[in-house]
Amino acid sequence: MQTLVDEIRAQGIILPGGFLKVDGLVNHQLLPALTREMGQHFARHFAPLSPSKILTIEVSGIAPALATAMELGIPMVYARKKKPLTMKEPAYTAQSVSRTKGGTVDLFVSSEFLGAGDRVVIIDDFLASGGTVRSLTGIIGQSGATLLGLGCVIEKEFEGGRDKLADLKIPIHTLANIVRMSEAEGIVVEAGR
Ligand SMILES: O=P(O)(O)OC[C@H]1O[C@H](OP(=O)(O)OP(=O)(O)O)[C@H](O)[C@@H]1O
Ligand SMILES: O=c1[nH]c(=O)c2nc[nH]c2[nH]1
Repeated sequence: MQTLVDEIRAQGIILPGGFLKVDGLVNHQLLPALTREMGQHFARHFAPLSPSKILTIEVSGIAPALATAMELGIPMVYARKKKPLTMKEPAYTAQSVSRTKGGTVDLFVSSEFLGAGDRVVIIDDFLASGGTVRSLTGIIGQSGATLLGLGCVIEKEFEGGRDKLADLKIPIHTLANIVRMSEAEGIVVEAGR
């Protein structure tokens, strides 16, 4: 997605520890036209699989996931990182490591909104090590739903998440790919795959 690649080139900042700051378009401020285009790309890609539900994780996955769900006209469910008292039992749960905040978090999805009949596409903002997606597959497994595919806005190829998730045997689609980044070379970014 060329507009996303251009924005990453314009706004992306390399942080220590191999982190890319894109707070101006994905993780703090959101750009409506760009977010809508992300949803259109994912919807075009995954519509042939006839998903019944989009699944994501709070907080930064919500915007692209909702944009995709709006294009497809299907519900979007986000895993919560704290169980609210309104959440009906039983809830599906898994542990995940927060990459940007550190530490382990528990994820919760209510059995009210994910079940055996569901055909799920996961949408998230970053695909890095693949750990978060792996946690979401645990939740999908508990629900009995079927995982059809994965879409992530930005892939960090150098963290190897795509290869680590190969056993899932699902299509993985990303909109921009960070091949590598360093102070010397800057952000080497290309269209997703
Ligand atoms: O492939 P991984 O190595 O798991 O990294 C990707 C995950 O890391 C971030 O989550 P984080 O909890 O740090 O941030 P957020 O609260 O902004 O969603 C991002 O939103 C992805 O969910
Ligand atoms: O803002 C972010 N920048 C990153 O490099 C990253 N990797 C995983 N999750 C991330 N979030």
